Amino acid sequence: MSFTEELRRETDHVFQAIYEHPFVRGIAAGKLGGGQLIHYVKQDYEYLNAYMRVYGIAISKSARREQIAMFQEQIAFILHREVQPHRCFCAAAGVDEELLRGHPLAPSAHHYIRHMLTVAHEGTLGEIMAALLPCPWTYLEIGRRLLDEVRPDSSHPFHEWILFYGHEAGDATAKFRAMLDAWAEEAGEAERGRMKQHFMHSCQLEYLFWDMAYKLEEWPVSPAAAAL
Ligand SMILES: Cc1ncc(C[n+]2csc(CCO)c2C)c(N)n1
Repeated sequence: MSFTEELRRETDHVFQAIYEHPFVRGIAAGKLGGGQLIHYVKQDYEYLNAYMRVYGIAISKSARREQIAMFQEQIAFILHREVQPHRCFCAAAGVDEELLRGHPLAPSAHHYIRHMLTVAHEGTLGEIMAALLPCPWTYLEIGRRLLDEVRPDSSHPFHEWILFYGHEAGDATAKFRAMLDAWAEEAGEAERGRMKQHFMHSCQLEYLFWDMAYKLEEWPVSPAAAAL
């Protein structure tokens, strides 16, 4: 079994819980509140900015051109292609996507972003890839399973979103997995253990991100300054 097959097997229950999460069920049914979609897009816009910064740190730790090329391609993908699923959610919610930029992070988005940035600063390139991989991999599985379960046509409000991730997250997942498997062959036991931990942590945080959007999660006490 390859290293990433092992990672996938050990997190199968988390992948399953994500697929069963009420937000993902809402995508399947075409039924989500406008507030939930807006909260997701606001938080995901900031998440994707952080994700690109992590790629930047990964580039600074890359020894080979193929690695640099792969990270650079992924930055371009996020900048130019991943606006499409956000537009799909915004259209369903009836809001202009430009209004959803620059919002403060909710607790779970904050947690996920800090996790990725900590691994990026402190870890090896293999550890960074392990922390990043659940992002395309969980979305690829959601997209593929929804394509199969829902068989959405253009009348489904999230038709474009499902098609996008069912097809477009495959490339990043396959490239990441190949690089991570090659890295794991050379890594020692201790580093492989850290890679597993980061992968599991990111899978759990993917679940929490959906939960945050579904429950409109905010800080328990408003961070706004007290009235003077
Ligand atoms: C919380 C969250 N997790 C995953 C994705 C999906 N995603 C983000 S970047 C990327 C491509 C990887 O280079 C993919 C598939 C998302 N949008 N938001």
